[in-house]
Amino acid sequence: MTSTPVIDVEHLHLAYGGFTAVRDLSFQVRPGELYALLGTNGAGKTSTLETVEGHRAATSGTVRVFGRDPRERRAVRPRTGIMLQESGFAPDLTVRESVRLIGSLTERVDHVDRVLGVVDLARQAGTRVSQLSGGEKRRLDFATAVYGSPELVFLDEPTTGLDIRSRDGLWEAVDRLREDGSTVVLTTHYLEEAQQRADRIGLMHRGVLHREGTVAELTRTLPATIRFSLPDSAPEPPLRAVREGGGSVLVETSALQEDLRVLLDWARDHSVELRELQAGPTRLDDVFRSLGTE
Ligand SMILES: Nc1ncnc2c1ncn2[C@@H]1O[C@H](COP(=O)(O)OP(=O)(O)OP(=O)(O)O)[C@@H](O)[C@H]1O
Repeated sequence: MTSTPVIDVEHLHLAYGGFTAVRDLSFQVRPGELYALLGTNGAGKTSTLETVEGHRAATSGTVRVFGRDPRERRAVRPRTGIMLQESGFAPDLTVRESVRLIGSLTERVDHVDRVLGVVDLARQAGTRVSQLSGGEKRRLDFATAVYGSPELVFLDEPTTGLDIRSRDGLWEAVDRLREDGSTVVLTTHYLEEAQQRADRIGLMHRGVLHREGTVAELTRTLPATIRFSLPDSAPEPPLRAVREGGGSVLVETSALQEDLRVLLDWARDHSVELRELQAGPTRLDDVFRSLGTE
């Protein structure tokens, strides 16, 4: 049985004057999923999310969130938390006042101290927003998005500018939200985060959804890779090896294990050291680089 999607976008078109930013975009996000909408710069992710969040009207097509038009604010907004790319906090308010104010607008119930604890900002509760560091402001953005554990959370490039500890803390908080059943929509340019976290990924390029699926589904469309570097004096390697410059060599293969064995046998027979040897399935980066080239 398929459950009713939390987000249902059908044939969405978005135009700015004569420029079409999003073209015939359809995707669904299911309850409890972490869906990552990724894409090249200017692909139309933010425009799409703004429409799904109810901030922008579709030029044509339909968008439903919890089965409703997202511009029906009173029906949809209390059930969603939104972390935008840029925050709009009043600089003179303290951290505690900001969370309390935005929390009260959501109509959800929570404790400000709990939320500040989640994002490790308890110590800055009395600090004015204007005095926060960039990373602290980002965590405050996240705090207001997760206030009252909403059923649906939008995270627009949530970890940009965060150090590794803050990133880990943010993802732990996302994991806890998901354990409680929240659905999460993520955009990020950190592909490894999407690769690790997303249940499904949509890849956009120039306004069009080019591919969609789990990481395994997306990466199995491209060959696996073997990378290593060789000294200039080494003989020509076997397989269809491409020298990429600086001594580094790339082999693309659909028979990873077999070709790796051939390569290792060749290296042993010729007493060649394969420096920085790496072998593995295609990474999301490679799928991303292939966007628009097919
Ligand atoms: N208000 C606007 N008026 C005209 N064009 C716009 C407007 N907003 C966005 N665009 C254009 O629409 C396209 C999609 O922009 P959008 O911000 O949705 O992309 P994005 O995928 O979020 O990009 P990035 O990853 O760079 O943030 C871009 O070419 C952008 O220049």
